[in-house]
Amino acid sequence: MPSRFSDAFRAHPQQQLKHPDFTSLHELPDSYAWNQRDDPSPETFATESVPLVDLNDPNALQGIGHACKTWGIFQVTNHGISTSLLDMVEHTCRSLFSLPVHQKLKAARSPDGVSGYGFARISSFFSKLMWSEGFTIVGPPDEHFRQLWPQDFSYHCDVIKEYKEEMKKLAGRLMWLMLGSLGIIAKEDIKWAGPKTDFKEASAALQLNYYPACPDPDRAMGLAPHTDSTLLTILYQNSTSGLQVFKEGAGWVAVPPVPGGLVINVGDLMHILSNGSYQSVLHRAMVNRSHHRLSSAYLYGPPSTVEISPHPKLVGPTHPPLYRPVTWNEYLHTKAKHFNKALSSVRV
Ligand SMILES: C=C1C[C@]23C[C@H]1CC[C@H]2[C@@]12CCC[C@@](C)(C(=O)O1)[C@H]2[C@@H]3C(=O)O
Ligand SMILES: O=C(O)CCC(=O)C(=O)O
Ligand SMILES: [Fe+2]
Repeated sequence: MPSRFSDAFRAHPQQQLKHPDFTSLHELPDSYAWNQRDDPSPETFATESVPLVDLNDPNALQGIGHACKTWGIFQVTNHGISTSLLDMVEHTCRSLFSLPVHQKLKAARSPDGVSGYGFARISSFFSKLMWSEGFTIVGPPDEHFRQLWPQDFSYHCDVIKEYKEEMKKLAGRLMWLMLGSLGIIAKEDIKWAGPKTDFKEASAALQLNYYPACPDPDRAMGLAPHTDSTLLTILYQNSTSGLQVFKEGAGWVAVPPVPGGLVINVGDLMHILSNGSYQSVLHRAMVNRSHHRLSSAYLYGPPSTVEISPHPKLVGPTHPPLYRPVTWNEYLHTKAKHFNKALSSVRV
């Protein structure tokens, strides 16, 4: 099924890289050995940690605003997504990535496509390979899931559909909390939120990530440093740590899994919408010697035709707009071409 994002990638087809069977590799091949990983000094971990916000706390709005300004990332608890649903998603991920390689390749992402199995899109910007596998879902997963699991595809489709619905509701709630903290509170302030202010027309992609256990984790990279091209991203990580974020002055800081918690990232489009008040966070995923790791990222953005620009309430004589208006599609196109220079290329 053609997706709304496919236009963005057609002009920048991704080179087809052959996925190895990670379980058969007992040493790190040179193509996976990253020489300059820019590792944190050990003391970095102790001094600062990513804010944790309880969504039932009456001060959640202030906590979120502060976290978005200083970190561009925070974790949430009491978010309303049931543990049983998160367990089901984890089970679907596990079942998907433990299929034999030839089976997963039946649902391979096409070079100019968005959905399917393969390396992360950003792979093409790095000379070394990443120690991970990914599965991107945009729109209904049915066609690809039928190729993966001819027998049980409908169970897995139902899990993913329910997860996407729940994530969409949570993302809408987080949008109002993040915007509210900037004084954007009235429903007229964001027209595309729709008559029910539920952001019904929002678009999203679901990225499932699998990081196999790695014989030489200190030289490998699970997912290279990047910012997400979203308004916000909701990340679920299983109990194995690996996510790190870059904080000015502190370096790379680990984001340890919090039981029942979800990680919320500020994406590039939110940085634009907030006229630079909120930071989109640079993050990466590391790998582990003995444990594999799973994560699922719900990448959330505006409807395809909506232009995102610095919000008028945040623009004035002393605060000129820092970015020109851009649609999500256009921005993904720019990202596919310029990667980490995408934001500066839309600066006015
Ligand atoms: C809607 C999106 C957002 C995408 C592209 C497209 C589908 C897959 C997303 C990711 C997921 C993994 C990291 C990233 C950097 C990547 O390589 O693919 C993301 C990218 C972006 O945030 O730019
Ligand atoms: O696996 C992780 O912790 C990070 C995943 C991520 O950044 C992404 O999918 O965009
Ligand atoms: Fe990411």
